[in-house]
Amino acid sequence: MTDPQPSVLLSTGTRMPLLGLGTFRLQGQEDTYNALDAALAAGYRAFDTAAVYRNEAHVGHALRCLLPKHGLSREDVFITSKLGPKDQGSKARDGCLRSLEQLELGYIDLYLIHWPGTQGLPVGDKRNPENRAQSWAVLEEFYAEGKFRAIGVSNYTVDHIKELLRNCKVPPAVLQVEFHPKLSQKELRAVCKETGVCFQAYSSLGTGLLLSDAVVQDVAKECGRTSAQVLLRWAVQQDIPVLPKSCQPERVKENGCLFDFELSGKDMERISALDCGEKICWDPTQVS
Ligand SMILES: NC(=O)C1=CN([C@@H]2O[C@H](COP(=O)(O)OP(=O)(O)OC[C@H]3O[C@@H](n4cnc5c(N)ncnc54)[C@H](OP(=O)(O)O)[C@@H]3O)[C@@H](O)[C@H]2O)C=CC1
Ligand SMILES: O=C1CO[C@H](CO)[C@@H](O)[C@@H]1O
Repeated sequence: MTDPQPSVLLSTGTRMPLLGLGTFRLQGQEDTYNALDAALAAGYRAFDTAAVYRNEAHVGHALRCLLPKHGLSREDVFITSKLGPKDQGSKARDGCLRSLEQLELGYIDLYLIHWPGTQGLPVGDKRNPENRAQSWAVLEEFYAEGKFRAIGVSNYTVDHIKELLRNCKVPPAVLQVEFHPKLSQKELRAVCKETGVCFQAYSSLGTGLLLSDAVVQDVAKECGRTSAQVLLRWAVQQDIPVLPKSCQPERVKENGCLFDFELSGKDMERISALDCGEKICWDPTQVS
């Protein structure tokens, strides 16, 4: 695999790029193709989709067309997808097979349990832990068969991670959660560090809402960058992989220019001081 961009080493021994394109709300073959085309041209080598985004087929199709155009092969890109809550438990095998079929890329680099709940079950229902364990056992099988090159979880709390680590054969390689200056996730990051799980950020731009934050804008002005670049740089400078989403090719390009500048220690601290524990995207622990 050519490695044109910085990456992190996963517990599986494979590497995951620090920069990936988020695809939630990227809809339609044409928009998906154009966003991925701009991303590959800008050096992105990772793409994050999910069964619930209903765009796995579009992402897979776009990549099959675009990889030759950019002189790349399958091994040059890192594809993440996720098991939806309706397939949690007894339907996990079907869900995993469906993602592989929709993407049609041979294998998936990283497959995550999207969130801890099961569709149709109340959050506190006793069947939830059983379903999570059943899903994980299926992910382990696909991992053993090489269909998934790494497996992990998303939106898990510290307790969910501990529950999984107590019972798994293969430990999770990645935890993907909301992370940005207003939500530092200190406890989760400490658990990930202790247990060798790679902590990955989503909604690094605060779904767009942090772009107008006064401190972020001030730092951006000082270093001649955009707010989006400052927010993303703040994360990757801590070795935390990011997944900015944009359906606008110019913004995709802008968000990809992260590795040719550095934030000073003082600016990193000013941005980190924005932490107030605020979830901007959603609260996945309250959703079945
Ligand atoms: N595991 C999970 O549960 C979750 C995973 N994710 C993943 O993380 C990805 C990113 O998170 P997401 O919540 O989408 O939010 P982001 O924080 O990436 O923000 C995306 C929003 O910011 C806008 N935007 C992007 N770049 C710029 C820019 N340079 N200037 C101005 N506006 C910009 C986009 O609009 P526009 O498209 O119009 O440019 C969009 O509205 C998702 O797409 C998904 O892949 C996200 C949420 C939950
Ligand atoms: O991954 C996701 C993106 O964010 C959404 C919330 O806004 C989630 O519903 C979804 O699972």
